[in-house]
Amino acid sequence: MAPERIKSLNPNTKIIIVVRDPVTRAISDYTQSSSKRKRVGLMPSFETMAVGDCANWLRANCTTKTRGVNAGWGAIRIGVYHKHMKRWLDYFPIENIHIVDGEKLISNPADEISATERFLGLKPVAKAEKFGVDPIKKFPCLKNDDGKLHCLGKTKGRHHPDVEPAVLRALKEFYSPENKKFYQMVNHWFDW
Ligand SMILES: Nc1ncnc2c1ncn2[C@@H]1O[C@H](COP(=O)(O)OS(=O)(=O)O)[C@@H](OP(=O)(O)O)[C@H]1O
Repeated sequence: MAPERIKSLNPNTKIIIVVRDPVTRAISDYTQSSSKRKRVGLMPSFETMAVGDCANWLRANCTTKTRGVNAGWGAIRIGVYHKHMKRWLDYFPIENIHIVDGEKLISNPADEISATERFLGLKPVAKAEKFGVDPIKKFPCLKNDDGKLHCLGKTKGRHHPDVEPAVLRALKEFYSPENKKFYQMVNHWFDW
């Protein structure tokens, strides 16, 4: 198991975890898998995967629903953060773990990176003026000394499919108790 093995390498390891609203995370995950899947065949809609019949090749993971959701589908399962977090907290104290808010990493990268620098005890170099915004994707970019933008690759900040509001609501309800467990575990409240 990764936490146990990392602890045996160095018990003082500092761990950085990036989280975002698990509903958005699931849609991002789906966007990534369906972009790969296009090469081998059509991917069912996000709605079918999340709350419907799932996909033939994944049906084993979607045989039972939890609160109406295919909680066994990887894109959903990974967003149940407290289950993953517990495995790390079994081996590392919370002081060794830094949580990065993935949404703020997009909207305010300088602040999120500054907080990470403090956690790592690094010389502070991240400043708001060193970041710009990709004019098309509205995703953060680094500003070179000559003012040119160095933006993230084409798989970052991709367009996500529109998802039926009823499915978004079902997912929000599904994650609500799971998110609360995570907030309590890390003593940090997010607005998801
Ligand atoms: N540096 C930085 N800042 C803000 N957000 C970032 C960053 N790197 C990755 N991401 C977003 O994380 C989502 C998953 O990206 P990954 O690189 O892990 O995976 S992948 O490329 O989709 O396989 C994916 O989210 P979406 O673009 O919203 O789908 C990435 O854009």
